[in-house]
Amino acid sequence: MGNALEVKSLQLSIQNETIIKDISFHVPNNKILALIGHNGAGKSTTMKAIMGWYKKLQGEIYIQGVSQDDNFLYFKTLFSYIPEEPLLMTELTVYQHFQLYGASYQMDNDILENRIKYYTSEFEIQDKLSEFPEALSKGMRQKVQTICALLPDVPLLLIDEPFMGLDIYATQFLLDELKRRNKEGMSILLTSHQMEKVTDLCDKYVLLADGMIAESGDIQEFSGLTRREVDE
Ligand SMILES: Nc1ncnc2c1ncn2[C@@H]1O[C@H](COP(=O)(O)OP(=O)(O)OP(=O)(O)O)[C@@H](O)[C@H]1O
Repeated sequence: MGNALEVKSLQLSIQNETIIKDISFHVPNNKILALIGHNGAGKSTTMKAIMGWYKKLQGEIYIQGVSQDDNFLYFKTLFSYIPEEPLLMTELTVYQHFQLYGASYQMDNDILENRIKYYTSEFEIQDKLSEFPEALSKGMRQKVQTICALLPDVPLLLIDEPFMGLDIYATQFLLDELKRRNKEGMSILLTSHQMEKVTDLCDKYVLLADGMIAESGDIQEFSGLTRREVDE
C-alpha cells in the first residue's frame, strides 16, 4: 500500500521563530489521519506547509509520490482544502465559486453540475447560488467552502478543524459524506483539538505539541490512553 501523503523531516520558521521542528509522518492511501494538539501546537501551520503556503526550512512533502518541490502546479491538483475559516472571494457568487473550482480541477461539466445540485441540496443552500458571500451567514459561507473542496475527485482532502460553524444536520451530513468519499478512495488529513469529535471518523492520529510529534499511532490506541486516564 502506498502513501497518499508523506511529510519528511519538515522544519519551518515564521518570522525567525521555528514553529515546526523536524516532523515526519504519513497518511497511507485510503486512510483518515487526525493531526491533534492544543491551540498553537502547529497543526494549521503544518497543513499550510503541505499546501505550499510557507517556504520550508528543510524537508520534503509528497502527495501520491509527487514532490511539492518538483511539479507544484500538478501537485496542487492532487488535494483540496477546507480551511478553518471560509476564504471566499467577495466578487464571486456562490455558483461562480463552484465553477472556479470545477475549472481549476478540470472537472467534467455534467459531473460538476450534478455535484453542485447534490451538495447544495444536502447542505440546504440551493437557493443561495446567485448570492455573494457578504449576503450569507458565517455557517452558510463555511458550507460553500466545504462544497468547493468536495466537488473534485482528489486523492487527498485536507480539513482544518472540520465541522467548524456547521449546524447539527450539516455536521452529520459531512461526517457521513467523508466516510463515503473515503470508502471510494479519498484519503483525508484533518486537524482537531477535540479528539472525541473525530475518533469515530479517523484511522490514525499524530499528536503535535510545540511543533514536534509527541505521539502517533492507531486511533484506538489514543482512545485507550484517554480512557485509562479517566478510569484512574
Ligand atoms: N503568520 C504567523 N505569524 C507569526 N506566528 C505564527 C503565524 N502563524 C502561526 N504562528 C505561530 O505558530 C504557532 C502554531 O500555530 P498554528 O496556527 O499552526 O497552531 P494550531 O495547532 O493550528 O492551533 P489552533 O488549534 O489554535 O488552530 C503558534 O505559536 C502561532 O503563534
